[in-house]
Amino acid sequence: MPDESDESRPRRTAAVIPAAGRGVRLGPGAPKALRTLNGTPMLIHAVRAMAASRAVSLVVVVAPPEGAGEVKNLLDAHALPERTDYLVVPGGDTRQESVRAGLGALPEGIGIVLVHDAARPLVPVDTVDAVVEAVRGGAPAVVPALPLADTVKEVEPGAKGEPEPVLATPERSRLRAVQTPQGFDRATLVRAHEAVEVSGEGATDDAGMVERLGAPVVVVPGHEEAFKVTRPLDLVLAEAVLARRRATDGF
Ligand SMILES: Nc1ccn([C@@H]2O[C@H](COP(=O)(O)OP(=O)(O)OP(=O)(O)O)[C@@H](O)[C@H]2O)c(=O)n1
Ligand SMILES: C[C@](O)(CO)[C@H](O)COP(=O)(O)O
Repeated sequence: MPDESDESRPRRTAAVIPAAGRGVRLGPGAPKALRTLNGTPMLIHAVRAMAASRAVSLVVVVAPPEGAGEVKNLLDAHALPERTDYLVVPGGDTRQESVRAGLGALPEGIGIVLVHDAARPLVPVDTVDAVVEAVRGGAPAVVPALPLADTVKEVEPGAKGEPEPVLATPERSRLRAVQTPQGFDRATLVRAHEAVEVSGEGATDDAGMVERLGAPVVVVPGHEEAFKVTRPLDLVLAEAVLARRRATDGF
């Protein structure tokens, strides 16, 4: 029996996968996480990407509320690593609410939580492992991110289609485009979600909530293939990445 009070023991890691979004920017069709890439639902790719890490012992999928049964069936129907446990819970109206639902389902004994978008189905396992390692190393919040290729302008948002005045050009070398999985000390992430629930503020990622607590957040290198499938062109890129993997790795 492992000694639960032994602080030198690696803390168990769970991955929460918010998958309850509609995918409005992708266009009409099934909920985004259930759309297929190379014939397999995007969600299954994302679950496999998390379960590929030997650090991850539990995957919690946050399903569209009306689709939790379908998601359970999908998990049963696809070959997934047996050393990992899987749970499905219904999601909420926002990503933030869906992640909170996933956190609420975590059992005792989980000390590290990864939050990973179902919409980033192709993240390589090395990126997942790098995030876990940084949390195990003592960082309460870790985000994978990439430097930007484009110059970014801050604007005064205007009416759709109207020219928008530029307010500033942030220095690009200090900017990073943030991906998932983001990794957290469980207690810190739970506190961050409780704080935004009370304040009513929204946040587009989980690390942003931890920043508001004043806790440190660090960046580790992300990966180009961890891009988010958001718009139709992203589906074309995802299929191309999978075709290249099939040609070079045989899967
Ligand atoms: N109520 C919501 C909204 C989003 N998500 C999840 O959060 C991740 C990132 O969200 P995004 O890519 O923006 O997905 P959607 O909200 O589905 O996209 P859109 O804004 O185009 O509708 C996705 O895996 C999505 O399923 C979720 O679990 N619950
Ligand atoms: C969490 C995230 O993927 C980090 O880039 C992103 O913020 C999600 O934003 P979205 O508006 O829900 O796509």
